[in-house]
Amino acid sequence: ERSTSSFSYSSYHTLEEIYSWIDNFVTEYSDIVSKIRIGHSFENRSILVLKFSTGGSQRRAIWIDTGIHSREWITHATGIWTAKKIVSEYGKDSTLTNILNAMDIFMEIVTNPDGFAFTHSMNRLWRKNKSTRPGVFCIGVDLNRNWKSGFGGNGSNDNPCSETYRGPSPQSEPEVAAIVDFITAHGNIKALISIHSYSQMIMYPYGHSLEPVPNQKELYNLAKDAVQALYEVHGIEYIYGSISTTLYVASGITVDWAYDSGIKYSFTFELRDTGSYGFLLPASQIVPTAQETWLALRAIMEHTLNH
Ligand SMILES: CS(=N)(=N)C[C@@H](Cc1ccccc1)C(=O)O
Ligand SMILES: [Zn+2]
Repeated sequence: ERSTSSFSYSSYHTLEEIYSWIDNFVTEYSDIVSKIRIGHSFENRSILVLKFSTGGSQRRAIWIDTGIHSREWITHATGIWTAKKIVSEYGKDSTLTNILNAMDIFMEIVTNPDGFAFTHSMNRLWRKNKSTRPGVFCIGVDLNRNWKSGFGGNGSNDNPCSETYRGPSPQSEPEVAAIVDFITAHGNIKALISIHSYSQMIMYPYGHSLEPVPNQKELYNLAKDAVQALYEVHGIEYIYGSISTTLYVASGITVDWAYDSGIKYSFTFELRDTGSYGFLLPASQIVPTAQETWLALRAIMEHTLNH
């Protein structure tokens, strides 16, 4: 199917279906979207990023990733819907149009392709990547514990059989190294949003420490505005605050690395729900979840544009 019009945005999809959708999507919207291969996974799958751009070069940009934990299927589905929303709203929604006339958006939908394939083939609740090492019996590193900032601290585990196994060293995992290399080389990323599920939270650094970040008040107020914008769509209530004070201490996480790399607007989302279905959120909630999440994303992107 050449066009994306036959693709169901209200269903969950396999890795192959998503990669095929990406190809159709960038073909259909080639004036505004392109596909970048930033690296490959442990099992040699391509790591793909969508670039939304209306021109310029090295513009300030926003990074969004979904699916770093493979079982969090609502996040990939939300990413896909959001990609379509961006191209649909450009030229219509004045806020989004202003954002894209000044900034680029990078979106990595399948941040953990090996783990995602495994959730379809063998284990729906797989979280980590699929890396293996000689003499190590258990498989996989928690990609949200493998980042340099705070690496090895509390809220990560050095046991390879743990679900929060940090890996042997920072950025040891190709899926993390690819993002670090891309964002570092780009050098003009101003906001990063790393999307997880579930718990219904919008949080900001730090995870590895209880210390507030320098612009904590600004992030608190922006998170508050984003949560309110989200609530107004379907009445879903999120909580917000810094990761370590709102959820728990976690070390080696994406947003702490981003923040310490100079990305002062770094956020992590935990999408629906609060545990009724958890990771097994029904497909009927994909579109409602994506619709409300869009308002929160747009609020953060608009703030980044204006500051
Ligand atoms: C249920 S879960 N695995 N998405 C919870 C997720 C919380 C978190 C997100 C971002 C940064 C730090 C911590 C994690 O432990 O990685
Ligand atoms: Zn997660």
